[in-house]
Amino acid sequence: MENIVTFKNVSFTYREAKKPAVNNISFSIKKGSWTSIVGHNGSGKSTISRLINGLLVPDDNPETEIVVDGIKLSDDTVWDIRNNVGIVFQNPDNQFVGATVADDVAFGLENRGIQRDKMIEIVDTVLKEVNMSDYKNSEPSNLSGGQKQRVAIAGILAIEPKIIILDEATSMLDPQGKEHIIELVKRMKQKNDLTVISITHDINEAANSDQVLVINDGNLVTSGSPNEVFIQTKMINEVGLEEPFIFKLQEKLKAVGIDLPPNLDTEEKLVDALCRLNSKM
Ligand SMILES: Nc1ncnc2c1ncn2[C@@H]1O[C@H](COP(=O)(O)OP(=O)(O)OP(=O)(O)O)[C@@H](O)[C@H]1O
Repeated sequence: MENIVTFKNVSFTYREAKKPAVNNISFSIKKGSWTSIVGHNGSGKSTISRLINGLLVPDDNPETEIVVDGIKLSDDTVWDIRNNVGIVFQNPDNQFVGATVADDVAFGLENRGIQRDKMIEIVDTVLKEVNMSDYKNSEPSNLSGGQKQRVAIAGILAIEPKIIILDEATSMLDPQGKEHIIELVKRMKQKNDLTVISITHDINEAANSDQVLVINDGNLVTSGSPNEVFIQTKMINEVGLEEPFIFKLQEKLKAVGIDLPPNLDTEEKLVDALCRLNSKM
């Protein structure tokens, strides 16, 4: 599978900061995959997301390269890159501009000069996709947190980006609201061939993605599949994170002599392996 995001030797230092918030990191993200960026508060995750969509420009260095969907970041291409990357932020209240849900979803389309008839068609389609058609004429401020995030996602789907970044987008939601958003994004990922990047403190959510990038103090500590990353329990704890529940449970079972097969990286696989073990006893 081809890469849709490539970072080579990327650093970023905020003005007047004593050290870089992102320190010489390199990684790549495959087209159509789900990547989680995890790390403690202030480790540089949001800065990376803003570098991916060109909101921030990396420190000057001839070795640095950012390529998004085949476009190399430069002054001339930054808008092309921004058009390909949609971000859903943590606080849904800060991202509404329209008086009604429909106006809000239409905003990005208006900016792109889409004709009115086409715009109405797209707004109807994306609101249906996120299951918010019934709220088309509601005021966004009257919606629940989860509904607000679904409208924010509809606004992004409307402009058909190649990449969607969820920057702590589920952190203010209750477990059910969180699950609904994750299920929605998974569905959208498959249907629209989207690449998903989620910045999250929820390590159990990260365990479901295809790739995990662990960031600590602006450095990329490790990357790989959840299995490859979360098996490194010492490192995960050293950077102030906890391994996901399914990995912690496997570690504890191993410690008491219960041997399970490798690569049990989902709840379903773990439950299945435990049932098999139980039937052998
Ligand atoms: N606008 C800014 N100006 C100066 N420093 C900033 C700015 N935004 C972030 N920083 C600093 O850059 C570092 C990385 O911040 P960043 O927001 O990328 O971390 P994060 O991992 O997303 O944190 P969190 O999980 O708390 O959202 C932190 O030390 C932060 O204080």
